[in-house]
Amino acid sequence: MSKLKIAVQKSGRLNEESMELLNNCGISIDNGIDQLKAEARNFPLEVLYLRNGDIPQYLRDGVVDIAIVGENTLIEKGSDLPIIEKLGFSKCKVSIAIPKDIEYKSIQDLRGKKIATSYPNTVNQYFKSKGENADIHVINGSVEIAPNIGLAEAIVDIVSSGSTLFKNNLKEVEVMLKSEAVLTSSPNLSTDKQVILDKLQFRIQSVLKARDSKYVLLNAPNGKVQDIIKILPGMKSPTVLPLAEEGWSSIHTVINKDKFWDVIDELKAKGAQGILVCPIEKMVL
Ligand SMILES: Nc1ncnc2c1ncn2[C@@H]1O[C@H](COP(=O)(O)OP(=O)(O)OP(=O)(O)O)[C@@H](O)[C@H]1O
Ligand SMILES: O=P(O)(O)OC[C@H]1O[C@H](OP(=O)(O)OP(=O)(O)O)[C@H](O)[C@@H]1O
Ligand SMILES: [Mg+2]
Repeated sequence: MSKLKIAVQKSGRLNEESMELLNNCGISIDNGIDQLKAEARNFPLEVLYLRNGDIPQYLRDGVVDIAIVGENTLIEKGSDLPIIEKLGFSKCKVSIAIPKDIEYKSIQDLRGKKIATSYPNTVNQYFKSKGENADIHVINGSVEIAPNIGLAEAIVDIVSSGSTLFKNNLKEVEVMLKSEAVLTSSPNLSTDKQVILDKLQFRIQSVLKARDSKYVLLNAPNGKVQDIIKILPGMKSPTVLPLAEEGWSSIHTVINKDKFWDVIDELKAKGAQGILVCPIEKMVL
């Protein structure tokens, strides 16, 4: 039986959460230290540990079938490759930054200015879309140092917390794109491999849905149950069970984790008590 080959970043920002996602999908991988290739024990999957920046070319060449990469890397080097699933981790921006004390009104202020970046294609495309040309100086790391050593007047790089910009006396002036880790694939997958990918994607979706949801249990007087259900619609319909104490019910439901704090005061006002919020491991709709 054929195996699906997945590329995962060898080390860096994406590695840990990519491996954790596969683990949460119930896939066990024996990974010895410094091993570049590993087989899953209980799923037809082979993991290749590669440099993030090299992955788009490996996908095109058919050396690997699918991969977890930063969306920003796909935009820069693999715009021909599909995004199969957004994975919700390694969220960041790719932004233009300039020295803190330089005034900035619009992208036209960068005319004739040198821009240091590791993302030349993305920068060119962005400037073109604004009717401008960019004078790009490509460097592969420590981009934020460039203005301080006289190498460039602006930079384009990844921004997350903003602390690297701050430490280098830079300010973000334009967000070119927002990125997160994504699952992508080679353009030509055999039918056998597509079947395995469908199974893996189903598991990933179950993990991601569960990650975004919470299981909520609460108690309420029977007279308040209908009001509370209106606030907590749940997956299909909430479960309502009688409590041992007469006149009271227990309501069980699933809600989006970001919505919970918005409705908690409303629930309490409607008479909800003993509210429990629990994590969900997997969710199949
Ligand atoms: N500070 C950050 N916060 C959140 N996500 C980030 C951050 N820095 C990078 N990323 C995301 O993680 C990806 C990998 O970044 P990382 O710095 O680990 O590797 P790299 O140097 O781009 O790649 P390579 O594996 O080729 O050396 C980036 O493409 C981006 O999507
Ligand atoms: O806004 P922040 O939270 O400071 O994050 C942004 C920094 O993170 C990344 O670098 P990383 O730490 O991955 O080091 P690298 O340059 O060696 O890839 C990126 O290249 C930025 O420099
Ligand atoms: Mg980095």
